[in-house]
Amino acid sequence: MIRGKYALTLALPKGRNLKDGYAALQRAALEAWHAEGLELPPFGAERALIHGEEGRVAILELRNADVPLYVDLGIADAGVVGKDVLLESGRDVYEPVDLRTGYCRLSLIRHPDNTGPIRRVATKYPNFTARVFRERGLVADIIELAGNVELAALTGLADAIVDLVSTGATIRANGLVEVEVLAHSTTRFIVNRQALKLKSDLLRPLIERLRQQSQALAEG
Ligand SMILES: Nc1ncnc2c1ncn2[C@@H]1O[C@H](COP(=O)(O)OP(=O)(O)OP(=O)(O)O)[C@@H](O)[C@H]1O
Ligand SMILES: O=P(O)(O)OC[C@H]1O[C@H](OP(=O)(O)OP(=O)(O)O)[C@H](O)[C@@H]1O
Repeated sequence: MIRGKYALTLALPKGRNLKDGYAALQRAALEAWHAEGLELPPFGAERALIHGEEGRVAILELRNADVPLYVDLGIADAGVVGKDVLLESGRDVYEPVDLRTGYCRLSLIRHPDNTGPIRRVATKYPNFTARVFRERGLVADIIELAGNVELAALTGLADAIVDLVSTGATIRANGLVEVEVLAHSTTRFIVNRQALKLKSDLLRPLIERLRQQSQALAEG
């Protein structure tokens, strides 16, 4: 059990948001925690899922979808995750910094032959999709898939899908049409609301540095 073992516990997703997320945190931590003599723990390809030494900063390596939960329940004090995942999770966490990396969008996508009403929609984002449809007064069956969601539109499993688009290469390659952008997503730094108060000496300066870095990115 790790409760109370570390000065600060951070939740990081493995996969495509890891590299930029780790780099942003590492740079910010270097300045923010200089006086405390703390830094981000190094981590490589080893199989351990908790990185860091007792009394110092720890990183928990999580699947993307689990990051908001770990932060909301306070197992991690803060974390890095895509806005798309946050929207799906519905978790109430403090979201102080847009890191401006990992851009993608959640879009409604259809096969060009499908022009009628949407009766069935497939997605990896069922909560988000249900919310959007409800807000618009639309009624549709929502089917949750684990991946390769475009196949549902190609095979007729569903007459629309809600999925991530980044470059648009995948939908183009499959002859699909991005009908509407429903939400934009970038990587966010999220914080447990109680930890923000209890560990403000470490979290406030970190947030401040992350904001400065993000601003610098925005200015090009
Ligand atoms: N083109 C893209 N396709 C998928 N995700 C993208 C894309 N561009 C940015 N992202 C971001 O990366 C995240 C997905 O990362 P990744 O593909 O590593 O995880 P995953 O395989 O979906 O989930 P898990 O963590 O369970 O392995 C998304 O939640 C989103 O925030
Ligand atoms: O617009 P693009 O730049 O082509 O990116 C979008 C595609 O990338 C992601 O899939 P990924 O390869 O991560 O596989 P997944 O379906 O398992 O998430 C996403 O689900 C889209 O299929």
